[in-house]
Amino acid sequence: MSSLSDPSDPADPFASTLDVLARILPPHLLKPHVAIVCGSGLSTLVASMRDVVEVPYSALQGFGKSTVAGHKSALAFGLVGEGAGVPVVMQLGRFHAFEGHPIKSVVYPVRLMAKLGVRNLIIASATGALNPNLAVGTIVAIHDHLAVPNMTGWLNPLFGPVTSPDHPRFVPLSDAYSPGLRRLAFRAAHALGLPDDALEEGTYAWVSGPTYETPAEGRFLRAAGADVVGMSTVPEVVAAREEGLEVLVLALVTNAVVIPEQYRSIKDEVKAELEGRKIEVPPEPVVNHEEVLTVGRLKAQVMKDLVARVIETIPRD
Ligand SMILES: O=P(O)(O)O[C@@H]1C[C@H](O)[C@@H](CO)O1
Ligand SMILES: Nc1nc2[nH]cnc2c(=O)[nH]1
Repeated sequence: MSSLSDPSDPADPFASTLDVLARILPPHLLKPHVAIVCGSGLSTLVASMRDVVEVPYSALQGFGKSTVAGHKSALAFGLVGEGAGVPVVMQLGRFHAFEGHPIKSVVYPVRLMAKLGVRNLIIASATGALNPNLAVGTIVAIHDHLAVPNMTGWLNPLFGPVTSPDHPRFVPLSDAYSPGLRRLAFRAAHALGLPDDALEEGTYAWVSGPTYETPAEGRFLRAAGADVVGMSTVPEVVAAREEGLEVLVLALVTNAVVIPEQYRSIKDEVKAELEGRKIEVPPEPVVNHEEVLTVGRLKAQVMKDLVARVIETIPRD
């Protein structure tokens, strides 16, 4: 690890964290092959690992505290699969810009994972469906994203000086979502005998949150080509691509974004009331974070199985 970073160099933001990990972790867990970022309600993915060592964020410089319900604040190192197993690191609890974390801190864990030697990153996120064909509980293998200026303030984590002489100034994103890893995901779904509609493909729209979408925003994002919407993922993908990692995003649909075909007309309702008529108004569904966490819990097993299978089938060189 000393070849990657120098703990005595105050200008190296990874040095002390790498040093702490080198002291805590047994050698067989120190160089993970795959990293997983666990989104809302998805920290239970840790159960797919054995020999687990959890390191709380409080022990690691560069890490804040996850403040969102359903997110823990620890890195978990362990092995996935039979035999010697595949060494994996899981981020149990991510950082979102809406929590007040600077965008550079949001992507710090992904950069640290790259410094640890990780080459493949799997991101599991909770999302709302914009595409009416995506039922709650569907997992979407993301193939593209939209980061909409003014909805996020476009908090690009790559703003500022290039983070390493080895990194490009201009990072292409047309190939951000690894076709090879997506292929493994669909093969894994088949091998596990999941129904055909359990895993679909789609485009992720990133919004800053913490507000959920207004109907007009939902309509706008859908018209722009997005299938699901969430408050995370894209900054991590952008930083991971700058670091040269292969990325797979599995977005769990935890709720439908309500995009009514027409607005309820209060004007018509009042007119009807005044005329002694009654208009039936169906209750308007409102999304909440509890619902998001519940679906995460319900789908924990299938997410775990899918992620474990993908990890086991990623080629190792
Ligand atoms: O961290 P992810 O993107 O999985 O969780 C989403 C974003 C918000 O934290 C939360 C909203 O319900 O879910
Ligand atoms: N922006 C956004 N993020 C989510 N995360 C889970 N569900 C949703 C949603 O409906 N909208």
